[in-house]
Amino acid sequence: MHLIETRSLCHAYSTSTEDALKNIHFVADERQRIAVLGPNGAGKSTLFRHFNGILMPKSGEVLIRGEPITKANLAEVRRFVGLVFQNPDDQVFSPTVEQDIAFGPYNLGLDADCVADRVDRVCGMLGLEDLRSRAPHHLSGGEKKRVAIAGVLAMEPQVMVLDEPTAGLDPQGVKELFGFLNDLPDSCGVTVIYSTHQVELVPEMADLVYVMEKGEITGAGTPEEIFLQEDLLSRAHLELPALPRLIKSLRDHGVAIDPAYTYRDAEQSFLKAFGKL
Ligand SMILES: Nc1ncnc2c1ncn2[C@@H]1O[C@H](COP(=O)(O)OP(=O)(O)OP(=O)(O)O)[C@@H](O)[C@H]1O
Repeated sequence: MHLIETRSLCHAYSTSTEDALKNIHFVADERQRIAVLGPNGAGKSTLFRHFNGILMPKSGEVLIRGEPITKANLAEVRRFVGLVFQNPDDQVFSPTVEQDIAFGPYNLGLDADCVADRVDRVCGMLGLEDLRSRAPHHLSGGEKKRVAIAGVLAMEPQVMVLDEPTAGLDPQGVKELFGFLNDLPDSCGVTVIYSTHQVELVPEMADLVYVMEKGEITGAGTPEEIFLQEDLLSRAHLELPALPRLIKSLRDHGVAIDPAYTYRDAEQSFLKAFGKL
């Protein structure tokens, strides 16, 4: 049984004649890191909003642990699948950071000690200790984003879905956030699904990649499988990340160097090509 599975999922917004999602088959399993790539308007956010019942299908099915989403299990589904919106202003609204993070756990009916424990823990995990008593609407965009993520994480979902989590973050913020998300499957047993326009991060931080275009899934596979498909990438306005692009160019010029996608593998390939291994 999959944690999340969509079968022939179609979505139509009432204001549009064209379906925003067309026949989507998507699967997420335990402890996976899944990247969803695609140009603006491809349908990534629309798909994510089906994972916890914010949107309902025009046709097809969304199964959470094998069960369709119904009114009766909606609260349970939202506890299981936590969604971090693209814009933290849609998510962060309490007078203080601490209260904002506590809001979700309180709504789950947890007692005050348990809520306080969870708030302490996620503040530590996301480096928010110094911001705990601040008003969220006075924080920077990147700080607000961390608060939004902390609020969802404090509900201890099994699946974290993040819509462009690095948008608006500085390079250090991107590095820290992706380091944190990368660890979640091992440290907390959580499955992480995210959309991003930063392909450079994908080989380091995805087991599985879905490519979307005009409401359809046009590719699915490991980063290596996806980045080998030049047509798929160019149709979805995606570039090959810099390291594999450089290695491909060297190979096209006849240099004997092994293909590589991650920094570590590329380092090994270069050392080997230069006879240093
Ligand atoms: N509330 C809405 N009402 C009508 N159409 C919508 C609504 N939200 C999104 N759409 C349309 O649905 C399509 C998919 O949009 P969606 O936001 O899911 O794309 P996306 O891949 O997340 O894009 P981006 O990378 O820009 O965030 C687009 O054509 C968009 O204009």
